[in-house]
Amino acid sequence: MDAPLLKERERATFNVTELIHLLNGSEEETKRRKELESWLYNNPVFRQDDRYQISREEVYERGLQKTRELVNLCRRKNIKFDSLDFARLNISTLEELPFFLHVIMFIPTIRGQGTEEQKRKWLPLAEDLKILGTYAQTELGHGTFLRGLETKATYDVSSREFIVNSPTITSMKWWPGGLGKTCNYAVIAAQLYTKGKCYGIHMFIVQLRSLEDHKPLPGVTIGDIGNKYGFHTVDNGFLRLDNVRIPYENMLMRYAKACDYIPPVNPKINYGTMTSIRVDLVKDASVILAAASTIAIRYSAVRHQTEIRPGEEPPVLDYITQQFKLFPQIATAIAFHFAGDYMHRIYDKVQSEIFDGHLSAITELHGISAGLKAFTTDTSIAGVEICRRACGGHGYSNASGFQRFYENWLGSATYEGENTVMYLQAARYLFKCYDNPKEAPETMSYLRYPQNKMEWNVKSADDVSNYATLITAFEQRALSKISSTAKKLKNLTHYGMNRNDAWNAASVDILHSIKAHCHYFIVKNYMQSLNHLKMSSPLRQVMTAVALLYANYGIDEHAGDFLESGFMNGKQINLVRAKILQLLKEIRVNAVAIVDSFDFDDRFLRSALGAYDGNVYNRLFKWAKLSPLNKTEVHSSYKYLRRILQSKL
Ligand SMILES: CCCCC/C=C\C/C=C\C/C=C\C=C\C(=O)SCCNC(=O)CCNC(=O)[C@H](O)C(C)(C)COP(=O)(O)OP(=O)(O)OC[C@H]1O[C@@H](n2cnc3c(N)ncnc32)[C@H](O)[C@@H]1OP(=O)(O)O
Ligand SMILES: Cc1cc2nc3c(=O)[nH]c(=O)nc-3n(C[C@H](O)[C@H](O)[C@H](O)COP(=O)(O)OP(=O)(O)OC[C@H]3O[C@@H](n4cnc5c(N)ncnc54)[C@H](O)[C@@H]3O)c2cc1C
Repeated sequence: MDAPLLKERERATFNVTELIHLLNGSEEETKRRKELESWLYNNPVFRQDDRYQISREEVYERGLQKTRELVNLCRRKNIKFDSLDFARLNISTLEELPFFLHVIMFIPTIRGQGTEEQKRKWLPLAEDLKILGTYAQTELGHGTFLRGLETKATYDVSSREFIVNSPTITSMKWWPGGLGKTCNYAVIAAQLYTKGKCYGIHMFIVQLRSLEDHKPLPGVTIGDIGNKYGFHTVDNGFLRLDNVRIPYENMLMRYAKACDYIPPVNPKINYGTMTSIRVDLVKDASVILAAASTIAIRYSAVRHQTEIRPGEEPPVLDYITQQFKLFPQIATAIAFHFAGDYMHRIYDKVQSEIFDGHLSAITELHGISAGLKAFTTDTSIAGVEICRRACGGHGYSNASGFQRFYENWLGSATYEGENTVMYLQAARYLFKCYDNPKEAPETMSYLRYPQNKMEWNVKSADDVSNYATLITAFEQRALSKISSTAKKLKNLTHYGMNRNDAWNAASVDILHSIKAHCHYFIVKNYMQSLNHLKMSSPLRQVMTAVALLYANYGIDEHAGDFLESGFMNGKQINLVRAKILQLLKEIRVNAVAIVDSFDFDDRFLRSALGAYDGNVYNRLFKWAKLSPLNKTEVHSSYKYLRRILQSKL
């Protein structure tokens, strides 16, 4: 164990194990998680040490080998794909496996939108992996605008079949995970046509490849879309269908019927699978940022560089600027942990209502999940980059561990709903509630009360240590943004602009409003979650400091908003900044212990910089020696080098 990390751990003022159990939910949950991880990490198939020395094809093949191992493990341990245990195993691999979409979207779409009869037929096949499916919605020409999708499913009454067709090149399905080479089925989003009329997007189960030899079926043109930023293990694919016929029974008809068309009670119920993933992504944002913070904090405690006082080369974690970069990332990871818990609670509640036939809450769920998905993924992507940059040159090495998860996570600003679009969808719901405050859900209850101008009676740094005053500050900031934007929208329509054009004209202000609302929700949920949790006073002291840092840092980061709202003045902003410096100092002694409480196994982080023992330099050198270029002392390409050296300029 590197001496600096040992010393850091000895200085901690709270019990790390207590925080590990608190973040896991309980001691039993911690034990179960570690047991599941051990099953994976002790299996050499899940190795990744040579991850950046193998080709895309080898990466994909490894992905299938891991999938086989994971599936065999689940079968041996009787772990179901829709269980929390599987979700834990899946995130522990920290990379998307080729059959990933089968589990997170293909099966859930059938489960959520299939009739009882269709579920009886398809779910056993899918859960036993007799068939492997993906969720094929996005097309070359459209990903966001679902009503603009071009794939057609035309009902042929005479044969009781649907004819599924890609009429144009832009209608080719493009991006679905596992589509290129892995899956032999897909749930296809297509415009339903029956008796010459279009009834909008519905979901259809289509077989793509033979179950005997995996060859594409007649009318199916299919393949991998090529290399991407990340998701290298996943064969995101393209698919063109040339009048492929499927049985009538292959349209998922829990909520709509094709023959003598019966529409769903709420057409957006077809969008339900996307909502479920957006909900998961809020918690994933916490995991990713916690992992990045762990690497950066441990490395910053070990890395000694330059001098504060002559002759003393301190750990870079002693630099206030380094603390100002990294401690807010720890705080944000914990804030998003509690936001993820909230999202899952709301989702489970709405799901049970939907299964009882009450669809009214799906609009609220969409409004909340779309906003938090956008806010937490945007923030965590930026936070990972702050952590990486805080590690200097070695942060730029693949040995740092950052790239492996960052390259997948970058996509979270786009997949499952491009973030700007998601913000605007959430804003659509927010402004509806602003106009009808009585219909506002609990998360927007502050819209119900008259907007009275408030002054922040903060006179000293201690006043910015109060959860209630901080929550009020974020509430007033959001209200100020929302009410001024609502006024702008009203003026635009008052002077003759139609609602849609007015919405577009005001969309930058709308974006600021929904972001301010999401930020307010995260702060309020974070502080209320801590208030409801039982913990020892030493731990509460640490958790309070971290939560106060999250809120005060947020005020400093968006000081203009708080000043513009009239709720705060320049002097109070300076009090907030003084509070931040005081909190950085208070958190410094526990920084390593807090990231230890995220409890990441070294084999999850796979980082020479973030390993638990802090033995950074030996790991970096060991990793470098793995480089293929070092297989020989003189590389075989020397012949070219020699000519360069011998050539005359
Ligand atoms: C730790 C490591 C983790 C690594 C990563 C982990 C996981 C990775 C996960 C995913 C990656 C892998 C796969 C990715 C898969 C995909 O990306 S699948 C495709 C995703 N695509 C989208 O999200 C498309 C986005 N577009 C839309 O959802 C719709 O087009 C949009 C909502 C933007 C507009 O729909 P439209 O039909 O045009 O509606 P309108 O704008 O006319 O009206 C909106 C009304 O509809 C309500 N509504 C919209 N969506 C929903 C919904 N999902 N649920 C309920 N209600 C919805 C909305 O509230 C409006 O209602 P009102 O009319 O206002 O009452
Ligand atoms: C790694 C990865 C995996 C994926 N896996 C799948 C999958 O398994 N299945 C699947 O079906 N899809 C998948 N997708 C596709 C993904 O869902 C879409 O890319 C995503 O929905 C965004 O749609 P788009 O690409 O059409 O972006 P666009 O909507 O074309 O975005 C381009 C720009 O237009 C802006 N824009 C678009 N509409 C509006 C609007 N109304 N108002 C303001 N601005 C707007 C956006 O903000 C953005 O800046 C995946 C994508 C990635 C990156």
